[in-house]
Amino acid sequence: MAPKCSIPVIDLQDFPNQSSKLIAACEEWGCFRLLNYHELLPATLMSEMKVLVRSLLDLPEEIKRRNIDVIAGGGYVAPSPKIPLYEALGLHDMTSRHGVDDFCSQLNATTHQRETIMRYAESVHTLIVEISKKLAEGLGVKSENIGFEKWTCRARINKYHFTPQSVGTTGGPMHTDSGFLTILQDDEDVGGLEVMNKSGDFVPVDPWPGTLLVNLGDMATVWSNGRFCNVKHRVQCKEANPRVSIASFLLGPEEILEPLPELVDDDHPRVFVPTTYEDYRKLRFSTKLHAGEALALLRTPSAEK
Ligand SMILES: O=C(O)CCC(=O)C(=O)O
Ligand SMILES: [Fe+2]
Repeated sequence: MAPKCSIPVIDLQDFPNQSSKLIAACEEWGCFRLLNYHELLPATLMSEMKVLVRSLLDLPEEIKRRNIDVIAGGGYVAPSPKIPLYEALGLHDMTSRHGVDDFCSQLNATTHQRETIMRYAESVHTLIVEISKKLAEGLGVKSENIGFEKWTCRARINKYHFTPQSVGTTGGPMHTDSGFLTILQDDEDVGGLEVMNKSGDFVPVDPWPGTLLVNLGDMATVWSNGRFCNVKHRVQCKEANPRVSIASFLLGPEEILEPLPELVDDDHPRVFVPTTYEDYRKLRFSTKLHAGEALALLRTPSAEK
């Protein structure tokens, strides 16, 4: 039976019926639970990948440290005094053979593991592009001209080392995702993820096996000319069991991203200046503004009035 779910739920097999519900979810919440996507990302592949990433996280630390940053903060993150429960591995450019090969060589992955990662990356990419097209269509924009297929995609494997002593503390600090869209394969059993609603309250996103969480990031707010919400979220320790999640990010185009011209008119002036994902990411890192506040620095002078 489906658990109680406070955030919107979208059925991928029920389009175009769900189109207005999808747009409302993006405007009100900036996230939703996705159902019925298994044609594109089979449940068996998801569980195979989960087993695989758990084994990668169990590797000795000196091997995990070989997973170096390609972009700032993009590689292995060891537990630190500031974020002691959190550990992560990063797969930069998951849709290129080269990206997957580098990641696998760093971590001594077997041929079978490499093939599983490739299949997972391809399937998640197809799915994330499909959802992005539904967003464009929901806004009345022709999705073929956007070229989502070519946008950069990366993945992060997250582990939260929850213990009896850590219950009640924060495992992953509040942030927004910097990119366009995130597909999160969360832990099947261990909860703790919370998203912020429009009133500023955190709402738990409890595990719901067989579904995915989709989050909108800062680039989606720029692209939609401020219509879509970049959801703030965090991970709290609620129980003394380790939690593992896989986040796949569609970041944005390599070139400039700007508000969709179709959403800009006299009544809706352009809210953000054009940017590239790379430049925006650098801005977030240099200002240490990780919860969407850096978007204020991209606002056009007319939007300030
Ligand atoms: O582990 C989770 O549930 C959330 C992970 C997350 O927010 C991220 O990787 O950006
Ligand atoms: Fe996130």
